[in-house]
Amino acid sequence: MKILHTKEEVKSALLAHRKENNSIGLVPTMGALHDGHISLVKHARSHADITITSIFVNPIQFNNPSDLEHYPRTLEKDLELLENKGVDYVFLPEIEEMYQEETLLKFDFGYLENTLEGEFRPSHFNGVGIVVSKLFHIVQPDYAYFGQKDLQQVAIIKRLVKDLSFDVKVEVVPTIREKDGLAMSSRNVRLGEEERKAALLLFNSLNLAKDELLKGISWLEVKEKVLSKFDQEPLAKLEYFELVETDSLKKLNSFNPRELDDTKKYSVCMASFIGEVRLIDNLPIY
Ligand SMILES: Nc1ncnc2c1ncn2[C@@H]1O[C@H](COP(=O)(O)OP(=O)(O)OP(=O)(O)O)[C@@H](O)[C@H]1O
Ligand SMILES: CC(C)(CO)[C@@H](O)C(=O)[O-]
Ligand code: BAL
Repeated sequence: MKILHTKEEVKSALLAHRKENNSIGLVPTMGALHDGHISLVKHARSHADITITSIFVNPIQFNNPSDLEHYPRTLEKDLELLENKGVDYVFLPEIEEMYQEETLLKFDFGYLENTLEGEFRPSHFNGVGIVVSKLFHIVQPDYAYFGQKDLQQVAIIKRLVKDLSFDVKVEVVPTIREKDGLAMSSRNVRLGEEERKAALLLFNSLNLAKDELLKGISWLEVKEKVLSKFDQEPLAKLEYFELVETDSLKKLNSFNPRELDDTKKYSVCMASFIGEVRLIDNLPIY
């Protein structure tokens, strides 16, 4: 496994592979790797000839300076893990490599970004859009792998690829969970013992919603039940709990399991603080 620090190094390392018509799979990450990231790496390794993982904590996608300051960083362990999993290259740029000066670019993803996460993390998806575009330009991957856990990010990146005609196929990988159902996330290491228990409320709420919606119980009734469970958990502060059409992210007020449209998928998605740690999760309903 080779570590690359600059875009010139990436270009020259990948040139030989391109000449041999090897396909290139990119796994963008912010490090502090866990089995969710490794699942993306495994998908990349099974589809693409060459796998490159980027590790870059992108400052411009953090709307909260304390979140950026406390974002877990475990570089040595990450590199060992990636080496063991057969990754070919790691792109590890410094901030100055990605942002020679403050970028003047502003992405506006319209209705895709003004909802859900966008309501609580202003300018977050602008930062994601800019850094992912830069990574696509630098690496020019044939495939790029993203987790379903970041459902809105997936919708935005698919649209970015269309709108800017990137020649890359976006592959979406299912959410990997801990044994008890908590979605794996780099930020989970920041949870204390009691918070870790309280964090299960996210997955339990999504499961409850899925079960009850499929039984025909109304969305409003389901949502009320979940909101009241959150009210009873002092460690949790729910930001949103919404039923959406998965690709368009359109919020729905009702769901009828007897009148489903086969061309559409539906998900329940949510964000909640547990103590100081903000977690997101979602579950496909149908
Ligand atoms: N549990 C998971 N299962 C599958 N993919 C995941 C999981 N967690 C993160 N990913 C994906 O890994 C990629 C890198 O994510 P990132 O480095 O932000 O990790 P993270 O665990 O989501 O961190 P955090 O949520 O704390 O920001 C993203 O495409 C993300 O969707
Ligand atoms: C895609 C990404 C690596 C861009 O910084 C980040 O948003 C993430 O880890 O999901
Ligand atoms: N996985 C999304 C990256 C972020 O929370 O900033």
